[in-house]
Amino acid sequence: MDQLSMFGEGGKSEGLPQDVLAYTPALFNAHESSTFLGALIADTPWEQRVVKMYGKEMLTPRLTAWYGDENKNYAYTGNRFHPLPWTPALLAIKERIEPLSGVRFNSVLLNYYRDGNDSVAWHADDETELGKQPVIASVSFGQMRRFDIRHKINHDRKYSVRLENGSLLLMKGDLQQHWEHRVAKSTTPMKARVNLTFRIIQ
Ligand SMILES: O=C(O)CCC(=O)C(=O)O
Ligand SMILES: [Fe+2]
Repeated sequence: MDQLSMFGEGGKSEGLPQDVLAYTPALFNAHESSTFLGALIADTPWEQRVVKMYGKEMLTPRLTAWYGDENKNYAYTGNRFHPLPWTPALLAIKERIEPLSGVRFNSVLLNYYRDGNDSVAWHADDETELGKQPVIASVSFGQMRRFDIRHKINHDRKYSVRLENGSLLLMKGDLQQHWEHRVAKSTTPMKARVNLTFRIIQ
């Protein structure tokens, strides 16, 4: 499904209305995006976390880092994150997206997809500390990757958005309650991508 038909005009798109997703391509220009990509890859203390999935311990198939206000801890797939302090680069990105998001974020999860083998499995960001209808702002730098969305109960209701270099995807409303999302592995070669999901921890 292509980018535009998904956000079909006049509310035509069935299932995934504009009140749960808003996509802004090229919020950051090509120069800014490659500068942020390089700096974030180089300057972030990336970790590969161990998660428990179906009772088995596995390494997450990507690298992550957690930043935010000091008092905001976050539990995620059996891990407790103590956030690193905000950096000037992260604050600059946060200031650019807050006017479009209509909220103030207090934390950000960074994901580093080194190549097509890195991924994030189907999930919803529906942890209680994110609140009932969380606003999550997802910023992408580097390699364009496909972001798939499916209905939690009816898996045939499925959409994809291409998250391009420098883009912003706002997730809000009932999205986390009724839908889940992933970034699948790719068999075609993929270059590096860094994704930042800004969140509000209650
Ligand atoms: O990399 C992405 O676009 C999605 C990341 C994501 O879903 C998450 O961090 O919860
Ligand atoms: Fe997510």
